[in-house]
Amino acid sequence: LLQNVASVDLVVVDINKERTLGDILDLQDVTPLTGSSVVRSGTYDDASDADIAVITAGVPRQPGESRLDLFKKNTNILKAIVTPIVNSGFEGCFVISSNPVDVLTTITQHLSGFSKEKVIGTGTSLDSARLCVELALKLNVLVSEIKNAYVLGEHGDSLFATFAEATVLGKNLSEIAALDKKTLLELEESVRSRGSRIIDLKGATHYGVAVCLMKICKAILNDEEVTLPISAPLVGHYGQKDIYLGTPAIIAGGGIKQVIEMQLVATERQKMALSAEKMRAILASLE
Ligand SMILES: NC(=O)C1=CN([C@@H]2O[C@H](COP(=O)(O)OP(=O)(O)OC[C@H]3O[C@@H](n4cnc5c(N)ncnc54)[C@H](O)[C@@H]3O)[C@@H](O)[C@H]2O)C=CC1
Ligand SMILES: CC(=O)C(=O)O
Repeated sequence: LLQNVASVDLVVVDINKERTLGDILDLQDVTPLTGSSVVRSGTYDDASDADIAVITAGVPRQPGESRLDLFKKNTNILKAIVTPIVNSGFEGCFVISSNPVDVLTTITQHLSGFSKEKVIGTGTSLDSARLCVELALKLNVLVSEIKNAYVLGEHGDSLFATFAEATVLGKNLSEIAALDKKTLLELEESVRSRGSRIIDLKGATHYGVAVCLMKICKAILNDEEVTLPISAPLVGHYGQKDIYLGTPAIIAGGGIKQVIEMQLVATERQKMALSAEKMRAILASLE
């Protein structure tokens, strides 16, 4: 964000005070090189006049711990963050990347009572970027030549890719012989496992999600009206409601300006329904 928005007032809040101080010193070093931003430590009260509250806090899964235990822990962390931010008088947008991101985005909207447009999850933005990388590597083209390749549904195991509107060098993917059905399924599987592969190799994923968060925040701060794949509120889209899931949406100054429902074939709609069922089951288990 410091690199892409010339002047931001960035307040870092974390329960780990030493790490916060380290992050602030490290981030302050960026500011003279990129604009006139200010980076400082603060409290949730600083959200009172903020445009955006970005939530990235969370704990990773411990050995022997179930996913459900992790959901519960991260939900408790979320409560400890969202409630004081709302109490500060904050009227901006929440942007969430903590996992499981679709569930935590849904819970943030419930906890905050904010309108759905003002609560956004990173959703399948990272997975969609990963799909473009996988396609570009497979076809040996520049990644910038891949357009409209989207991953939808859960940011997690039930994600799925949709290729109907995807193009490479201006050609629809269905016209490219190298991309038969089996290959496309392999690419989708590669996207699905990419986060775990990175975590196995270096412990966590950093850069991709950071840029996804930057793009969402920049679109809000600059009122850009840009289409991004995010975790968006489904209110009848794909036949689903009361849940956030990955789909493209137009992001502007007030948050989500429009959720875009892509044309899906029956099997893809079923996959979206499966993601939604999974999210609902997790939400129900937390009650
Ligand atoms: N949606 C996505 O595409 C991605 C999501 N993630 C998720 O982001 C979350 C964080 O991951 P990392 O940054 O790698 O972990 P990390 O351990 O490096 O950072 C998490 C931070 O949260 C802080 N924290 C914990 N409890 C807190 C509380 N109650 N209040 C304030 N701060 C608190 C910790 O002190 C720590 O500094 C995880 O849930 C991870 O799965 C990570 C990468 C991609
Ligand atoms: C950690 C995570 O959610 C990812 O990199 O996909």
